[in-house]
Amino acid sequence: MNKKSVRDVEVSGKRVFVRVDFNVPMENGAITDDTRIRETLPTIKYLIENGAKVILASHMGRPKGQVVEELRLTKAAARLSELLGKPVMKADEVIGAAVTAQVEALKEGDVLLLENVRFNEGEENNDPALAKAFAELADLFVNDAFGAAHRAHASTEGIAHFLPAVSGLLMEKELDVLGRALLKPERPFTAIVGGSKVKDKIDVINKMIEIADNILIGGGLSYTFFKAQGHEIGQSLVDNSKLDLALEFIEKAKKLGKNFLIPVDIVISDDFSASANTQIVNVDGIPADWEGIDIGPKTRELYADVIKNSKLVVWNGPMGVFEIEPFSHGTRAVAQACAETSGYTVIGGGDSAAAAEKFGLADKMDHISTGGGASLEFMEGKALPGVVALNDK
Ligand SMILES: Nc1ncnc2c1ncn2[C@@H]1O[C@H](COP(=O)(O)OP(=O)(O)O)[C@@H](O)[C@H]1O
Ligand SMILES: O=C(OP(=O)(O)O)[C@H](O)COP(=O)(O)O
Repeated sequence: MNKKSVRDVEVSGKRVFVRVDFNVPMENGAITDDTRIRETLPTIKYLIENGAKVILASHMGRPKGQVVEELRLTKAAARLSELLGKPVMKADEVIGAAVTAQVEALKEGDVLLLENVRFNEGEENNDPALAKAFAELADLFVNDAFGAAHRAHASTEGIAHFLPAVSGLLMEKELDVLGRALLKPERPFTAIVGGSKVKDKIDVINKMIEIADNILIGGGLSYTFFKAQGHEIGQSLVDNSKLDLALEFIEKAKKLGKNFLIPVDIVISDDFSASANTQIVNVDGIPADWEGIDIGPKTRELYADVIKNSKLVVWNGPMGVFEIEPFSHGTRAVAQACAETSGYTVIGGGDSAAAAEKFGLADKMDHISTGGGASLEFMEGKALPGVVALNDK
């Protein structure tokens, strides 16, 4: 990476403002997955061990400039404290006199977490006044929030204009792994794109047709391709504004000699529930009042074969509604093939990572990215503002 990292600068005795992404899933006030907190431990421990005064900042959810009690970072501070085995102080405000006093009281090796930065409307507006106020708390800015690197906000981008700015160790690892995978991919390189957000995935499919050898389409995206080819798709998910584009992609892949696969059979259901009636049909067999919910057994086998014969696999988006057991087999088969392949496997996207975790296969993957939107934008080849703003080596 051509950006400086925290290892390239002196941190001892310095006040270091570290942007992390502690936007963790919560249910009934409890953290349900602390991966994003655990992944920042190398940077935080490095700073503690090297005598820095650590000021952490993160967003949670989308409070839109208002204080939302359920989105306070109190639970995240407590979890971090457990993981570090030392106290983590917590500010109840984003910025202001009380925060400044808490920062002034920090000793070397102390850790303070600021309140949810999105409680201040200057955060998402990238208000230079807020960025400057953050910068005045510190001597150095470290960005370890890969998950928010595609956002140009006051604590991810703005602050870098007022302080020396370097990447944290998680940021460095994400950019290194994703960059190596995509810039000089080992071949055969297989990209698997599924999930439900057709609009969000269109650019990544386009890019993958250019750089991958095999492109496997699954999940809710499939039906836009089926409809474009003239099939009845019943009640299945579709983006009617992308039908022409879907045909263009199939054509483009053919022209470039790429193996572009859409499902050959699917699981359909008459309801969006575990007790629904299901059938396995070919792509031309969806009745008008049923919907496609998972890839079928022939597709599972076909996709698993391609994955097992790949040197690099990049997977974004589940193959079906894996949250409901009867519709989880396609996603499970893909996760299992990723676990078994000797190729290097990279998973981006919150739901695919959650699926791998659910099937107990997460530790068999080579890299699970902490960024969903960020890893997609990176894969599309877009510049990430939170990275661009960092100092060059
Ligand atoms: N055939 C389908 N119909 C409707 N929803 C689907 C289908 N296949 C997958 N999904 C849903 O897609 C969601 C994940 O999509 P997405 O957010 O695009 O993935 P990711 O978070 O991995 O990027 C899951 O909640 C899953 O239930
Ligand atoms: O969870 C996040 O995004 P992701 O679900 O795309 O990984 C990041 O914390 C960014 O959050 P945002 O999409 O509200 O800016």
